Amino acid sequence: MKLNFNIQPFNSWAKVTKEPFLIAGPCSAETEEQLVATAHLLAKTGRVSVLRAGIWKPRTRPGEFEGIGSIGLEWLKRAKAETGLPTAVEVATAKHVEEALAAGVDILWIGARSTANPFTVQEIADALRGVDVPVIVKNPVNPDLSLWIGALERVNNAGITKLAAIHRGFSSHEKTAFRNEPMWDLAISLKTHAPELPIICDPSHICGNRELIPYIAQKALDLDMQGLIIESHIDPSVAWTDAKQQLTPSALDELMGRLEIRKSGAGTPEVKDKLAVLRNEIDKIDDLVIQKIAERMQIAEKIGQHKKDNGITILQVSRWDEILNKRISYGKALKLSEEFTSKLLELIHSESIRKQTEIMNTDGIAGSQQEHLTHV
Ligand SMILES: O=C(O)C(=O)C[C@]1(C(=O)O)C=C[C@@H](O)C=C1
Repeated sequence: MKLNFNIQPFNSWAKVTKEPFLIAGPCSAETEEQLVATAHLLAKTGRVSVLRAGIWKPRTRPGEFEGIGSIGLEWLKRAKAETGLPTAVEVATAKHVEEALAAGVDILWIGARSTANPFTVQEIADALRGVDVPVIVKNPVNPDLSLWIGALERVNNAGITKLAAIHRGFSSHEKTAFRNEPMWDLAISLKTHAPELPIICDPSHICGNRELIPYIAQKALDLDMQGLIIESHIDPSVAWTDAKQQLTPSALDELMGRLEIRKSGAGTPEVKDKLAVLRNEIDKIDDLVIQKIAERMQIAEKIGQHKKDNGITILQVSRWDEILNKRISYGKALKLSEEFTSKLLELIHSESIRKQTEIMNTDGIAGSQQEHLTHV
């Protein structure tokens, strides 16, 4: 499914100071001194295209620091005037949009908690009608691609054509090294559905701690994302919010200097020829893989008919277990990870069961429901 966003090319509105496009600044604007001093140090690196700062902070529990509020917009104005850096803030209500625009903020972003709520997104989109400002939409907290796309569509339908997405990872009940699971597949899926929509990665919120940021930032660039948004504070040890994940401007400078920038279509004719030869090999192998899977399905259908004729159940747990174990160890011997082999086989097994269910239930009690089931 291709999505048709009506958008302007990223390069036409994102004034990129230096590749990769970088939005940086403190998680929260705390004091005028903190914000302005951080902005100066960031500007000095020559790597930052946009200065960010949280003005209104959505907090999980009441009583925590909920952002400095409107006064922070004045500090941002001063930081912009002194450094020349355009500014970006998060907006979560129509009032935030009004105030940010009145203060001359250059880019607005919609946070993950807001994206998860279509009413909130619609309220923000309505407030943006008739305004020419770039808007970046973070993924929702929950791993729901449709919700992310829906929020982008609401903003785009309101007439915002300078549009981008931010990949900031997804909440998960499992405890892992990350604050928010990257679940790259969702960002890749968004890119596949809407190749022209720029995606900016937010390593700070994915990682939750600064040690992992280089790894995530590099991976985002290697996945052809258009830029990064990274939190930077003049002294993270005393930051009022997200102290563990902020970098000093000089640490950010050093990180950006270490990142490898690769291009999706770069290279000399020889480089491109070699890529074409290897891709040709992949094409041939993919065709064979599909052919073999189709052959396997035909055999599964024969087994299905045999089971039907002899009153045997479709699911055969011990046989399935045997297949899984044997193939996983075979896969391991061929350097395929257990996770990959089991995911692939589970997909094949569920299709095989679906085909056998079709054969089994052409008549009988479930027969009348068959058509409905295959269409859900
Ligand atoms: O061996 C069978 O009984 C099959 O129907 C084949 C198959 C498979 O696709 O591998 C399908 C369903 C069973 O649960 C086990 C295995």
